[in-house]
This record gives sequence, C-alpha cells and structure tokens, in this order.
Amino acid sequence: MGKAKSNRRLSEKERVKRGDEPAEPRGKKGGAPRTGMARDVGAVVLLALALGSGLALATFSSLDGGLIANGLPPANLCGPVGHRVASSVYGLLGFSALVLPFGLGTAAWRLFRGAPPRITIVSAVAYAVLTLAVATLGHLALAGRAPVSFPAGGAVGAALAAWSEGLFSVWGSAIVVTATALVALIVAADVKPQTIGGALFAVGRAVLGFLHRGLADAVDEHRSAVAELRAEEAAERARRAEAEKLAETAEIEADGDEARAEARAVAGALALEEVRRASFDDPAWVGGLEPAPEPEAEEAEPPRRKRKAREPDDARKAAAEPPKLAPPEDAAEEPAAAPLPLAIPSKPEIIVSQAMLDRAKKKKEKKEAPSFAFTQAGAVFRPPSTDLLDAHDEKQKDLDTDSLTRTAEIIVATLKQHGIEGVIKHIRPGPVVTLYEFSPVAGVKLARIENLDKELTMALSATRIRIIAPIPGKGVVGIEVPNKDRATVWLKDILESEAFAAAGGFLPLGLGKNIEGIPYCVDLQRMPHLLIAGTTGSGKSVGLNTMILSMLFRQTPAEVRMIMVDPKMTELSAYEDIPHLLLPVVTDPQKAARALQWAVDEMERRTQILADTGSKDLKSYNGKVEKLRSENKTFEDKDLAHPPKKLVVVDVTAGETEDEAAARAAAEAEAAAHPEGSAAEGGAESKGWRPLPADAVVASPEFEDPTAPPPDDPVAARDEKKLPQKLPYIVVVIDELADLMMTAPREVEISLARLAQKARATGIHLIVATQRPSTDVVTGMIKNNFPARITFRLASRHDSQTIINGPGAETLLGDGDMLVMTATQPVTRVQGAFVSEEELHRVVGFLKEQGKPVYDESILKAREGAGDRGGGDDEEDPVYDQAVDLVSRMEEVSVSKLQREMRLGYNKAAKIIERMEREGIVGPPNGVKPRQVLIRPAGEVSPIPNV
Ligand SMILES: Nc1ncnc2c1ncn2[C@@H]1O[C@H](COP(=O)(O)OP(=O)(O)OP(=O)(O)O)[C@@H](O)[C@H]1O
Repeated sequence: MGKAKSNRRLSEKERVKRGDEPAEPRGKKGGAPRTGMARDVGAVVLLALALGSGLALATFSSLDGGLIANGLPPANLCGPVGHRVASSVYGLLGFSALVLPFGLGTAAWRLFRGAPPRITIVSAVAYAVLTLAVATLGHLALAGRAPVSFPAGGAVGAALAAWSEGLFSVWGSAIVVTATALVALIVAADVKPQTIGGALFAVGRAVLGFLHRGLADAVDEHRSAVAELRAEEAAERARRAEAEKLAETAEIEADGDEARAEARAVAGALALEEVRRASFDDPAWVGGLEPAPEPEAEEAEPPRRKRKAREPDDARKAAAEPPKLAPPEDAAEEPAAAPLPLAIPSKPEIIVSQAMLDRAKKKKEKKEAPSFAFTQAGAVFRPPSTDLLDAHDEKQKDLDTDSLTRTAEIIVATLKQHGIEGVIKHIRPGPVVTLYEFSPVAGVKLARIENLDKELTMALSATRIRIIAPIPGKGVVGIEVPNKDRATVWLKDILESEAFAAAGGFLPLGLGKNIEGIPYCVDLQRMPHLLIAGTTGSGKSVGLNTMILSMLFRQTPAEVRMIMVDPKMTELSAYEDIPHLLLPVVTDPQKAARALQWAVDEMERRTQILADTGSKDLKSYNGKVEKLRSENKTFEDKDLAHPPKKLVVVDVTAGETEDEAAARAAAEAEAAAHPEGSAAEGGAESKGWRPLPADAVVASPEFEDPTAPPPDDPVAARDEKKLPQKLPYIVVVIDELADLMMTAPREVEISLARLAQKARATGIHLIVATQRPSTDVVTGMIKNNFPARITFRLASRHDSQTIINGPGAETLLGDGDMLVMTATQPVTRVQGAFVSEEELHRVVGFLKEQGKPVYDESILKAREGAGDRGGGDDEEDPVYDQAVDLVSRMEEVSVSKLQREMRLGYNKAAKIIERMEREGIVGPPNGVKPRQVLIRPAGEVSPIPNV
C-alpha cells in the first residue's frame, strides 16, 4: 500500500517535473478548476513581479531621486515606484537584490508548470537563503570597493557578514557562506551539484574557446598581413636592385639619371615601408603562441613592437600618415575606444574667481579724499568718506563642492532625458548665482536647450534659472542657477574696491559685482545715458541710489551738478538740499518737462561754446580752460596772439598818411579794449552782482556755476577781465519716466531724444528709470537713443525684449539682480550693490553740512513767457537794449558769447542776434565763425569803413 502510494507520488512528481499535466490537489471534489485558476493567477502575478522588479533593479539610477523630487520623470523604466522599490531593495540586500527577480520568475514558472505549492514554498525558502548568502558574500567581498551607489551587501548583508565574521572570521565566513549559497541554489533551482559544476565547466570552456578563437583569428590576420608586407618588401628590394643595376650600366648612360631617380624613389619607398612595418609588428602576446614560419632571416627584422593597426588596409593608411616611429607603449596597450566627438572632461572643473577668494581682503590704504576750495564760502569741500557706510564682516563660507557637482549631475541628467547629450565643463560659483558651463555634443540645436528652462528649474528646485545659449566667445551654454545662500554686495565694498579706484572717467558708477564676484563699475560718461527698467521691488531705487552715491563720493558740486526728477515723491527726495543740486528735487511732472527743456537749451549753449572755442567735447574744452587759466589768459587773448588782419581806412581827404592811419587804428583798438568808465578794479558787488549767502556753496573759480545769477549790468561785467571757467558735468536723474510721459509725452520724448543724441559731448548725461517698460513709455525714439540699459527683474519676456532686445530679465531674482547692456559689451549679469536708507541719510547729511545749494529756479520757468529773462521781440525790451550796448563794444559776437555774457537762454540769445542782424547791428551768419559787429559805442569812430 505504502509502496503503491509512494509510486503514485513519484509518478506524480515525475509528471510535474516533465510538465505533462498539472498536479491536482487531492481530497477536494470539484475544487480542481478553482485551484487551477488560483495557481494560474498566482503564476501571472509572480511573473509580473519578477519582470517588474528585474526592470526596476536593472534601470536603477541614484540621480532619479532628484528628478522625482522635482516632479520630473525618472530614468527608471518602472517610474517613481520602480525607483523607490529598487532603491529600498538595493539598500536592504545590495547586489543580492538581483536574485529576487530570478526567484520570483522561477516560482512563476513552477506554478505554470503545475508544481504543487509545497515545492514552491521550499524553493522560495531556498531562494531567500540564497539571497541572504549572496548579500553576505557581497559585503565580505565588495564592501566599499564596488563602484555603485548602494552598499554592496545591503544592510542585511552587512549585519550577517558581521555576525558570521564574529564566528568564523573572514575566510571561514567566505567558505561557510559560499557553501550555504550553493546548497540554497541546488534546492532553489532543483539542480544537482554535478549540474552546477558541469554548467560552470561548460561556461568556462565556452569562454576559453571564444577567447582562443578570437586570438587565433587575430594571429592569422596578423600573419597574413606580415606575409603580405614582406612579399611587397621583397618585390621592392628586387626592383631597387634592378634599378641600381640599370643605373650602373654604362651602355644606358643616357637614362642614368632617370634610373638613379627611380632608385632613389624605390629607396624612399623602402624607408617608408620600414616605418610602416615599425607600427605593424607582432603584439607581445603573439610571442606566447605558436611561431609562424619565417620566409626570411630573423635578424633582418627590426625589434618587436606592439601592433597598432590590425587590418592591412589600416596599416597602409597609417603609412600614408606622417610617420610615427615610436608609438607610445601605453597607447598601444589601451583598449580601442571610440573617440568622443568632443574632448570633454568627465568631471566639471570648479573655478573660483580670485575676487571670491579675496572677498575678505579689503583695500588697506584708503585714498585721502581730495579737498576742494570754495571761493566765497572760504571753506573746503571734502567728498564723503566711505567710513560713513556700514562695515560688514564677511565670513567666507566653504565652497560646497558636493552640492555643486550634484547640481551639475542633475543638469546633465535632465538634459539627457530630453535627448541632449553633453557635459558640464566648468562650474563658476559667484556671490548670488553659480554658472554651469554646459558643452553639448556636436549637432545639438541650442534653442532646444533654451526651451528646457522650466524643466531644469524644476529639476533643480530653483526659483528661476537663466540660460545663455551660447555664452559669447566661449562656445558653451551657460546655465545660471541661484545659490541657496545669497550674499549681499555692499556699496562700501564696491567703493573701496580696486576696480572702483581704477575706474577711469569722470562719472564712475559702482554697480555691484558680476557673477564671478568681481566688482563691476561703469563710466556714465562713456555710456553716455542710461535707461533703467525693473518691476516694483526689483531693486531699482536701491540701484539708483548706489549710482548717485558713486558720483557723489567722487565729484565735488563744482564738477558735477544734478537735476533730480521724482514724480513719485519717494526715492530721490532724500537728496534734497545737497550742494550738487541745480534745482530742488522736481516732483511736478510739468516742471520736470521744463527742466528737461532747460537741459536742451543748456546743451545748445554748450554746443555753441565748444564750436566757438574749437573744442571737440567738454573734456577738451575744460582742458583748454585749465591751460588758459594757468597762463592767466582768456580765449580772446589766445585769439589775439594771431589777430585777424584788419582794414585800416586812410582818410585821404584829411591828408592822412598810411602810418598815421595805422596809429589811429591802434589807438582806437586800445580805446575799445579799455573804454572810458570801465571799472575793472571794482569787485563783483560794486558791479551790482547779487550777493550770495555767506554759507552758500558755490562753484570753484575754476568752474562756471550754472546757478550763478546773471549780471545786472552785462556791459560792466564784460569789462572785467574774467578768466574762462570750466563747465561742470550735469547729470539728470529721472525716477519714473512713465509719470512724465503721461503728463507731457511729446515734449518729454523730444527733449530726451535730443539730449540723448547730442548731449554727450557737452557733458550732460541722463539716467532715466521706469517700472513700466511698455512701448508707450519707452518709445522707439527714446529706446533708440539710449544704447546703454540696465534691467532689473521684469514681469515678462516681452518687457525684457523691449529693454535688452532679448529674454532674460524675466528670470532675474529681484533684490538687485540685474542685467547690464552697453553699446560695446554683451549683456552682463550683475548683483547690485546694496545701500541702506540709514547709510544714505548719513552721506546726504554730511554733504548738506558742507554748504547749501544755490538753486536757479528760473530753470523751471525757462519756457514761461517764451523768454529767459523778459519778453521776446518786444521793441521796448530792456534786455535787448543792454545787449546792443554790450555787443557794440565787441568786434565779433555769437549766440553763445551773448548767452555767456548776459546769462541768457539759447533761444533768447538767438532771437536777439537775429533782431540785431535785421537792424544792421551785426553781420550775417558766417558759418561756425562769430558774426561781425557793425556798430561802435556812441561817440566812437567805427573801424569799419562806410558804417
Ligand atoms: N542690491 C540689493 N541687495 C539686496 N537687497 C536688495 C538690493 N536691492 C534691493 N533690495 C531689496 O529689495 C527691496 C526693494 O528694493 P527697491 O525699493 O529698490 O525696489 P524698487 O524696484 O525701487 O521698487 P519700487 O519701484 O516699488 O520703489 C529693498 O527694500 C531691499 O530689501
């Protein structure tokens, strides 16, 4: 009975093993179909688990964590769940995790074949033991050595290995655990040890056979190539011998030269062949194989070298190339690797700029602020010291190279996911953003990278990133990623930096630091006007303050005058009453338009002055003035050094001789230079000049003061010998152009455009800011005339396009993050310097303490009544009468000369000159030269005939 039972069980087992028919559980009537179904379902589930876990484990990547965290699809083919499962299983079991899919697959296979659950359970337990054993072996053999991102044996392997090592030490553990693994494998896979041994032997033999066949083929190839070569060589030797023989034969002397040439050619070919053979000899490993039959004597052979090219064709190609007599040994030994399209380093290089390293290093010596004497105040103007600004102890943080490299990896992985291959070549950390220089492989369209900004922003968990594709002049794509910790750039550091000290020019602006942490300064004189845009809170006002303060720290009120327009009545009112101001801060947009008109008039006046004195620009004019002043001369004195030839009228009717006429003309000229009633010795006050308040800060005698009151008696004032004065620079700052454009759009637009076009040479510069860069505010006319622009963060790509002709400003971070564009330089990203309100008030307070400004409020009335000081063509105009009196004492006059002498606006002076021309007082226009004056003062004889 027992035997029969045993036979039945055996035959059942055999059937199961053969897979003939499924084994049915006994003792359950009518349960067969349901059990069969359950098994099938179980088998499918197990198979799915096997495939899923296998796929998840095989495509596991440690970078996926970052991508998933940023909502990006991971590289794992089973998605985020697959990544998490694989990550947990690898962490738990290490390499032995790979046993899992095999175990599950085997179990599924068994169920399909109808194996009873009992066998499946035993097999599952055996797989579990196998897994643990492999984990333990993994830890024992590979812990800390395997180049993978999970522990080789996992947490379980590490624990078991430690326990086993405690019992058997390392080698004992290795034997015990290997034995356990083999036993588990035998049970799990239901195989005999012989089968395993046989399988291992078969695999080994197959590998060896494959290697042997490969080697034998290689040797055959090599031999046939060598044989071919040597045959060629022998043929060529024969040809050479024949050619030499021919050359030596006396009977064919006529062909001797040709033969010798041929022989030389053959000899050359042989030498080349020698070279070719040098790179085509047996590899070292051939020595260990069966020697090849040698057709020629061994000693003729060159010493053995390692073979480089395997194919005879390759060898010929190599021969055609410039000879490489001794290829480096290691080059020959290296496995043949397909060269990358670009020589790209696999690890990015982190480049820290010297400025970053020297951040803590401050300029030790401070320049002594130049003092500046004022005439009337008798005081000395001292530009403010940077001590008025807060000192900040910058603690340099260690560079987090791991985090930088991790970010680089995420960038590369994200781009790769979107089909863009390449590497990060350099990483340049800065105070606020870090620049990653990505080098794509050849053929990648850069626009594709630009379009991935959102994906990269998400992958990096960044607020915004900016892509510069390509960085001009570098041949790489720049990806600017904001730093987790932003450093503040302090104005004090910028003003004390070498860069600011070295910044030439009269109107230096310390803007901040570029992305490498190097102080970034520009010269407003060169720009020569600046358009600034930025949304509310982007740092525009702080930026304007740093620019204004940069100039106030450098220049005295005599050298630089400012007009500030602040319709918002918030930002610039802090500067009220500093001595540099030409006007109180203008808050009324109507008055602002007039102030701009005054600037246009002043520009015209200056243009005429420059033309009259033959000066290219304000710098050259001021240079000339300085020279004349040092020589105690005026421009007129200078002209007298080469006086124009004058007509001398000889009064023949009165019997005058030529000499007498010349003497008379000289006397008249002298009388004209020193007319009667001249009070040159009198002071300004005796001439009726308006006395200035004792504490008023006025311009240096060297500089003209645009706010100085006009002379009440221009004739008397002219008779003083006044040395010429330099003209100060004038900077017009407008904070909120939109408000002005709403009030007087056409007037403001035309004034700004005219100033922007022509004011550069005359030393008038504009800084215009707006938070609304729409085309009705920044019109085409304004935009075209402001080549230098700064943009802080803007709301949209479209706004960015308006200001910097491209995208980028919408990706800025705010808080002083800006893009600077000049006519000559590409767009540069700069972190603006910060100055607090307290610091600003301290500096302004210091400036105010030194004296009060003298405002010329008539500037704001410039266009009222269409005149500067009185009516226009009014016949009763007393200004005109004064002007006639003044001009009658001149020999030549120009609009600017009249403007200067009488402190008139350009339009007024021009009208007076036109009227004088109509009335025959002055001659017609004479090109750029002054007009001739045709009258003399009452009682004087005119030197000009027939007048
Ligand atoms: N360079 C900077 N560094 C650090 N923080 C800055 C910087 N510039 C501005 N900020 C921060 O941003 C805030 C807003 O700056 P700011 O007032 O200059 O903006 P705005 O563009 O002028 O805005 P609004 O047009 O509303 O006046 C400041 O209070 C300051 O906290």
